[in-house]
Amino acid sequence: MSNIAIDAKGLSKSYKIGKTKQQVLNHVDFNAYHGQVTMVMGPSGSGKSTLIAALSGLMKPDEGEVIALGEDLWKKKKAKIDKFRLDHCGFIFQGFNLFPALNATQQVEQVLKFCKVKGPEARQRAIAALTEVGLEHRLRQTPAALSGGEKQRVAIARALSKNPQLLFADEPTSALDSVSGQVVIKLLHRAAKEHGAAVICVTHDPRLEAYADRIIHMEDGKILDDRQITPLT
Ligand SMILES: Nc1ncnc2c1ncn2[C@@H]1O[C@H](COP(=O)(O)OP(=O)(O)OP(=O)(O)O)[C@@H](O)[C@H]1O
Repeated sequence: MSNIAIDAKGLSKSYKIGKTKQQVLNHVDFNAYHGQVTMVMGPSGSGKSTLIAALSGLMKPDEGEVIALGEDLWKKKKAKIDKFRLDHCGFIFQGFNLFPALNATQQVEQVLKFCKVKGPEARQRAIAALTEVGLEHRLRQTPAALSGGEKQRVAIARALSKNPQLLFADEPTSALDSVSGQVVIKLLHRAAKEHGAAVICVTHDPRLEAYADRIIHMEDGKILDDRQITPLT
């Protein structure tokens, strides 16, 4: 039986804008498994990014609990949540979030150094991660010299180099052409299948559905539909 990686119950979150309160998550139950790509789809404003933020320790929900890798995430102190994220979570965003002055190898090395991996090993692992995403010929390029697809591959190498058990991707392909988008989603798929990560991917892009093990549809802060495509083993 596949192992559960994250199990959230009763997540609610609302934002106050002036006197109006907008409920963005409305008692959401959510789970995801190791080795599977779980896609979260739905219209703009339906709460997908807020859900990811609550699941990954970036934003505290008003109500509900998140059991991540067997630990009650929101019961931890802030410093411990930050440490959990550093140790176990990888993030890939639409805007790549690369440092303009660093070359591809340094982008990955820097994160590994935050994780206390020593210099030579960090260098070795950075090169291995960049090779895994097919960028062994771009190791010394800064973001300005990379295409959008290559930048996203650097971001994926950076996320994968930590060997995270939870990989969160928020619209990872929306700034990319379709060929680069395919490369990116195949890499996320491989992270699940070969590294056993639980990949949770928010997307509007219907072309990605072909790579999903499970598709969850959100609307107005609720899960409307939850389809398991690949049977759990
Ligand atoms: N920090 C905030 N303060 C106030 N409102 C917010 C905040 N963050 C998100 N919202 C609002 O919450 C709603 C849900 O936002 P969220 O980003 O979770 O949706 P989404 O489904 O990811 O949308 P998109 O696909 O456009 O990224 C939106 O109406 C948004 O404007």
